[in-house]
Amino acid sequence: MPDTPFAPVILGNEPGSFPHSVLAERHPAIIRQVRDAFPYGPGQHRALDELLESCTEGTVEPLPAHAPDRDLWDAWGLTAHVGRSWYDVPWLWSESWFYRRLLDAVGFFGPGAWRGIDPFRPFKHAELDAPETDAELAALDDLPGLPEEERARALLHGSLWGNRADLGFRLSAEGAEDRDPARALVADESDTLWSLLPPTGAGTLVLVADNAGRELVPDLLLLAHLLAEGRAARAVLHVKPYPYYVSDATTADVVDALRRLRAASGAAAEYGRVLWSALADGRLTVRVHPFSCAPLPYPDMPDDLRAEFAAATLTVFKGDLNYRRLVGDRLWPPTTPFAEATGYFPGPVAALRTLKSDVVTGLSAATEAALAAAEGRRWRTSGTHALIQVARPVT
Ligand SMILES: O=P(O)(O)OC[C@H]1O[C@](O)(CO)[C@@H](O)[C@@H]1O
Repeated sequence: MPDTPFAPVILGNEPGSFPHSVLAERHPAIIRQVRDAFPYGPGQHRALDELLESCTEGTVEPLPAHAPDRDLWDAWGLTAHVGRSWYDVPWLWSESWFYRRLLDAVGFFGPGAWRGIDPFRPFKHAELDAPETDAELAALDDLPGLPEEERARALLHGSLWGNRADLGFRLSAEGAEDRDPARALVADESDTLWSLLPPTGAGTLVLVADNAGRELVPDLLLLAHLLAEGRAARAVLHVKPYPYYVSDATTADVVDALRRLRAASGAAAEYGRVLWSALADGRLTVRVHPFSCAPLPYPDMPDDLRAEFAAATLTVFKGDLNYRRLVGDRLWPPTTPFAEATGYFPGPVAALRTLKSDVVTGLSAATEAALAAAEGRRWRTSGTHALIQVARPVT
């Protein structure tokens, strides 16, 4: 990471700012939604009440002594943050902490009957079962007649714009889904991306996934294409070890998405078969790593993960949160080169992301000026703009 006095770490303590609204409004809304969606018992309701109070007015508290990941969280900064307001610690940290505490409140990590029950499962299922998903799968039937480059481009864009399908985002950005998005790419380095994945590819593509459902399905379709067309010999799909940021994909969500594809007809089912057999013969692997739910940026990643990324032909980070973690959750001047912000990364890296937070790098001065003139700051958080950025380590 370069020295960054000009790029302060984002906190949530400025009323009126986007991060503040997430802590003050979105988190309470998520607690309400989860509470309404499950027939929880009194203990869970009490714990949710306590969480609501803690996250809006309280301070960060230690994890109970028996928590299996207490050491991990201490290493991730918990000890240093205990006693501080949720608003005054790095926003990235507070958000992760919220999901960790929410899972505690509903008994996800406990020994009881609710252990392992994903509190976001009904929302994820509703999305996977939605008619929009049917329409997106049916549209795949138009692809087989097209040249490979066009199919590849369509699937890349499907995966990119699939990142708009973020349930946490929709819970509070009422109507965001209905607005006609400008659909503008503020940076498009897809030529470099394709140059790293030639049709003779013998390497491994790592995709660090973001949301389940209508984002994960197109991510899987892209992987199926890259494997079937020989642009990657192997692929590794990183998903979250536990439910996170409402809609982030876990292994269970991968299974649901694959079953959805397999149960579809036409081209969708064929993609499902490609993926199913790639999993069976080991060309496609699903990975969960604890650091995927860490409240820290990727420069702090552990050595085993660094080695894995270093060995990949290309690592693709999906979505807004992963972007924040990849470049650092800081108010970068938007013209800071993406390659500079990711200079620590041990291999070629790409970001596919719709813009849903203030963090951005790699824009030209002209692009930034045009966006600011047209939209003020809204373009940074509205989810109506996207980017494809790529960086390679300097050899
Ligand atoms: O699903 P994505 O694209 O990672 O987006 C999740 C997003 O939710 C927010 O954290 C707010 O909760 C965004 O700012 C953010 O990064």
